[in-house]
Amino acid sequence: MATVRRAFPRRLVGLASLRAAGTSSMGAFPKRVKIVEVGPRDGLQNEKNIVPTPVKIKLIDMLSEAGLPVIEATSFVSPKWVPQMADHSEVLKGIQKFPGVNYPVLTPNVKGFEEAVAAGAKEVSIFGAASELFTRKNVNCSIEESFQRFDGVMKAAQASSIPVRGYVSCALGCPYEGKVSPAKVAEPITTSEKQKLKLREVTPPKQVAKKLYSMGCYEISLGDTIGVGTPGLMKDMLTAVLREVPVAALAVHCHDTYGQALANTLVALQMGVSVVDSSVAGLGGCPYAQGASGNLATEDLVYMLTGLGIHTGVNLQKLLEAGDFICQALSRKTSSKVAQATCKL
Ligand SMILES: CC(C)(COP(=O)([O-])OP(=O)([O-])OC[C@H]1O[C@@H](n2cnc3c(N)ncnc32)[C@H](O)[C@@H]1OP(=O)([O-])[O-])[C@@H](O)C(=O)NCCC(=O)NCCSC(=O)C[C@@](C)(O)CC(=O)[O-]
Repeated sequence: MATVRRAFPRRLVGLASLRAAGTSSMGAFPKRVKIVEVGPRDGLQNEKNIVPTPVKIKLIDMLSEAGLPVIEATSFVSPKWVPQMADHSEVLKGIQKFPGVNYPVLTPNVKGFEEAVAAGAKEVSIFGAASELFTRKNVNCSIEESFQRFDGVMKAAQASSIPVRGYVSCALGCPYEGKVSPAKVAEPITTSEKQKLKLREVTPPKQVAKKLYSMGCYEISLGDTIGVGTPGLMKDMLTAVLREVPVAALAVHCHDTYGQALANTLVALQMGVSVVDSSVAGLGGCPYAQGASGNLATEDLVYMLTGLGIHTGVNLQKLLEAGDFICQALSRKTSSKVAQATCKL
């Protein structure tokens, strides 16, 4: 049965006007936040049933229509590893390119980069991790080898003037190594840790987040891949990373497994971060992080930011419609609380 959605209640959008009274003691928030919508990639990559290409294209077009400034469209990874993203070129070629909207794609290596550029990519992302074991499961190599691959991507991107974004997965916890210390996100794995883990490869010479930044990534997205972080952990991790990377170059990417994604994001905003990754309808999960649930729902993020008087440029009503569309296509209930609250049964 089709979801019936009433117009988004104006009294709720109007909460933004209470900002001055309601947030005066909450610290300084950024005036605007750039939302990086990762639903079409992170949201769909873990779906068991292959989502038809036209559905992916329509979803991205609806998200563009909703005013999202950045929409991660797909990933140029191995179709043997992630079959759901095998139609990457068709998706990238098929979407309407809205003026002013960026459509970055994931590229783990030069092969992926070249295919992405051939399909029209104007921005790419490389994805590293603070966890050695996760890196091996995710991209089949050590952290150090992953950086050698990134180096190739970076050189090719720089030669073509293509901006590169960097991810640090497992910033607050790892499905294989468990707790990740705040320092490890910013610093390399130590020799004793390596010995404990019986790892053969040499530790990357520089710190993970700093290294991506110093290689030339214009933005570093810190991922709570399995959604185990809490606001205190987020604060500690960001404090460590901020010693290495300027706040203007940081983004946060929270999964909501333990219901902490919005709270963790709020802490990041209070610490000056103004770029947030999220996924429409709260879709998401990494194929190499079993048990992790979806990302922070974009609808919930937009609702919170609106309430704080923070500009996003996103039309919540249109975003809700995009969420309805993809949930119906997947025969899935939305994970967005805002979508649930505004849905007429
Ligand atoms: C990275 C590889 C490709 C290495 O995979 P590999 O097997 O180690 O690669 P290889 O270089 O040894 O090549 C083996 C075969 O793969 C092919 N190949 C090699 N590269 C490509 C490519 N780019 N596209 C297509 N094919 C490729 C290559 O041509 C060859 O083909 P064959 O000769 O056997 O027919 C593989 O491990 C892979 O695709 N992994 C998928 C990783 C992934 O997509 N993970 C999910 C995204 S990360 C994430 O979700 C976290 C994030 C970003 O959201 C943030 C967060 O939440 O924390």
